[in-house]
Amino acid sequence: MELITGTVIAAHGRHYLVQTESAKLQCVTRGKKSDVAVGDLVKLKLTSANQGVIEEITERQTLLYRSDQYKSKLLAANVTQLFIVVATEPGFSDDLVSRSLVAAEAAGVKVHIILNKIDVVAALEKTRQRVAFYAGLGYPVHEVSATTQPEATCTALLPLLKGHSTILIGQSGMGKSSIINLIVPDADIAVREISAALDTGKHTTTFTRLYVIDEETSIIDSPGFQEFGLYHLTEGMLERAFPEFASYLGHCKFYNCHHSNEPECAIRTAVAAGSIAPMRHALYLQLLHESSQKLY
Ligand SMILES: Nc1nc2c(ncn2[C@@H]2O[C@H](COP(=O)(O)OP(=O)(O)OP(=O)(O)O)[C@@H](O)[C@H]2O)c(=O)[nH]1
Ligand SMILES: [Zn+2]
Repeated sequence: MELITGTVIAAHGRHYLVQTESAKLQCVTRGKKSDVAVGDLVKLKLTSANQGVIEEITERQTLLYRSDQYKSKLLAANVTQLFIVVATEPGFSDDLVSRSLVAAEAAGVKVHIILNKIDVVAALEKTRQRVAFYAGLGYPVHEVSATTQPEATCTALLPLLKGHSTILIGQSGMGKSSIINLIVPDADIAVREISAALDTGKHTTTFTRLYVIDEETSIIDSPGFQEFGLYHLTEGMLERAFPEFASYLGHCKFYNCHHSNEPECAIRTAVAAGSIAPMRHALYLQLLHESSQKLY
C-alpha cells in the first residue's frame, strides 16, 4: 500500500495527530517507539478512514529537545526559529531564558525575544533593562502588549513569522496563549478538536500543537514549563552555544580547558574583566555539570 505524507501537528503520549493534504489522521507508531515530534514530516499507512500508522520520519532540519538525567523529551522538529515570551509581570527567570537560548543555539535555531505586557508600566523599565542584556548578546527583542494592543502586536509579529516554522515557549503566565490567539484566531477550536481526536481528557491543554498559517508559515504552541534540562549537550556543544564566548575560545592555556578553575583561562579572564556576565558563566558550569550526570 502506498504511504501518505503528512505533518505531525500534535502529540500526546504515543498518540499523534497528523495533517495530510486532505485530512487530520489519528496515528500511532509501530511498537513502543515514541520518537516522533510535533513538526515532523512523516510517512504513514492508512488503517482506517481517519487513522494511520507512522512508518517513517523524514530527515529533520532541526530538533529541539529537553532532557534530564533519565530521559530526553522532544519539543519540536523542523522549527526554524524560537520565540521566547517574557513579560513585565509575573517576573521571568533568567535561568530559563538562557537555557532556552542555549537549546536554540545548539539546535541551530534563530531566536527572538518577545517582551509582552508593556502596558504594565510600573514594571516596564526594570524589565526593559533585564531584557536589554539579551539584546546585547545579539538576540532581537520585540515589545508587545497582546491584550491592550492586539493589532500592533500582530503587526509586529506577523512579518517575523512569515516563511518560518516558529515555536513559542515561555513560563506560565507570560501571555503565550494570548499571543497565539491573536495570530491564530481559531486556535481554541483547533485545540478542542485536537483534544477530542487524541482523547487527552477534557481539561488537558498541556500538549504541544502546530498551527498552519499558510503554506510556508506555521507556529507551534508548547505548554508552559518550570524546568529546562539540557543534559544531552556535550561540552563542545555547550561552549559554542554561548555566543559571547566565541572570541575567547581557543585562547585558554589548555586546549581542553573546562573554563572552570584552570589557570590562564580566557573565558574566566573575560568574566573577571566584565566582558562575560557572571550569570552566564555560572550557567555554563551548571550545564556542564548536568551533562556529566547523564544516565541514559
Ligand atoms: N496586562 C496585560 N495582561 C496580559 C497581556 N497578555 C496576557 N495578559 C494576561 O496574562 C495572563 C496570562 O496570559 P496567558 O496568555 O494565559 O499566558 P500563558 O503564557 O499562555 O500562560 P499558561 O497558559 O499558564 O502557559 C492572562 O490573565 C492574560 O489576560 C498583556 O499584554 N497585558
Ligand atoms: Zn578556559
